[in-house]
Amino acid sequence: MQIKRSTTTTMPSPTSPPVQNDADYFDFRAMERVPESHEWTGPQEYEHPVVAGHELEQDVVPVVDMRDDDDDAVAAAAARAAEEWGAFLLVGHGVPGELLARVEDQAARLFALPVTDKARAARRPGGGGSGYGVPQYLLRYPKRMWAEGYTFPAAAIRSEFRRVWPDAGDDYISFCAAMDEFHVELRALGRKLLAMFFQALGLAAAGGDDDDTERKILDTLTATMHLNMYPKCPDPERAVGLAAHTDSGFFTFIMQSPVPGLQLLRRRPSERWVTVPGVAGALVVVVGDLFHVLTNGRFHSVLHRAVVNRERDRISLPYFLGPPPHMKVAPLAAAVAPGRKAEYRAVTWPEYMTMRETTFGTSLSALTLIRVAPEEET
Ligand SMILES: C=C1C[C@]23C[C@@]1(O)CC[C@H]2[C@@]12CCC[C@@](C)(C(=O)O1)[C@H]2[C@@H]3C(=O)O
Ligand SMILES: O=C(O)CCC(=O)C(=O)O
Ligand SMILES: [Fe+2]
Repeated sequence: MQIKRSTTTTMPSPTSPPVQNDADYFDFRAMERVPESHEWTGPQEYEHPVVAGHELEQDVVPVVDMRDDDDDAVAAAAARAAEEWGAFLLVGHGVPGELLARVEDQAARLFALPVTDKARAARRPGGGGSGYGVPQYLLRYPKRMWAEGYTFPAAAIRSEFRRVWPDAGDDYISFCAAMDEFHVELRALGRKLLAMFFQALGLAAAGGDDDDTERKILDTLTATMHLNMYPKCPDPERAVGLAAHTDSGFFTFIMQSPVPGLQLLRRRPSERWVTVPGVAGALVVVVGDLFHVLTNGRFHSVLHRAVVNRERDRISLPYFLGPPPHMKVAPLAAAVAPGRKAEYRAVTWPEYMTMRETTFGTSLSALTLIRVAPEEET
């Protein structure tokens, strides 16, 4: 694969799905300045001020500690944070710190491979969205982000990474072992957190049809893993690591290296970006759009983005949890407050993703596309 310098990309039309090209295999380390292709001119939310996330009480990202013996209190704290922030830091979750460090180290090794090795595993049209390179949805933006990415289904780690390491040698074995262990731990944690959310929503006690739905959601939860590498940037003010977005699934665990970069958009009392501190051993939980739908907006998905810095590379590992592709997601009856209506139409995850693509790079929330208009409410 020939490594070329990126040229300016143009916005693809909604009818022709964007595809990666050689220009997307970009050698960030060779760059002494941010080229035009990566010069970020984001929408208006990029003008909001950035705050540190610890100076004023209103900017302190909530921390939920799972070590508390009182399960109801933990569930209530997680639900409060999901309602008020749409995100929180999770500590005391039981995933060993040693494993988190090993996973980060393995991700760093993967990204340090020559571009030609990584490009063997490039995302392919029709490849189900997995592979190395820019996630398909982000190709909708007119500019590229200052990041390398790799997406893979948690259920297919070994087959996916044979593409990078066809000889299945030691590097492959240690990489897959770390990712497998991470998946096993996070899947269990995901189920636990989901059960806690349901408990806080009063679902387990509801005794109605939702009990069945709740069980189905727990039993069929799917996991997609993604690795982000944000190389240090010669001019961080002129580039973005990951454009502002909401996650589309139920919720995401993000393991981030201690280098801060993740920011959450807070709207009240005034619009600002709050930087999530890099807390060793903590996982960030981010509520996604489909959980927003499931809870009829009680838990809200949060706009977030990743910024880059001049001094250090940053790695993050989001673990996306959501429904299986065929499952229709609609507000749970028990989550619709008395006297209120279901505010969203039922939708599958792939249907929602397709609709959402049209909103990337605009200030429109894709949730508005599935919102039931007042005159349609029954
Ligand atoms: C499960 C998924 C979530 C994701 C789309 C995907 O199918 C795999 C890539 C994920 C990612 C990572 C970068 C940001 C994001 C918005 C994107 O374009 O691709 C998320 C997607 C998401 O949460 O919708
Ligand atoms: O890098 C981060 O901390 C955020 C990553 C993220 O939001 C994503 O991949 O969806
Ligand atoms: Fe995200």
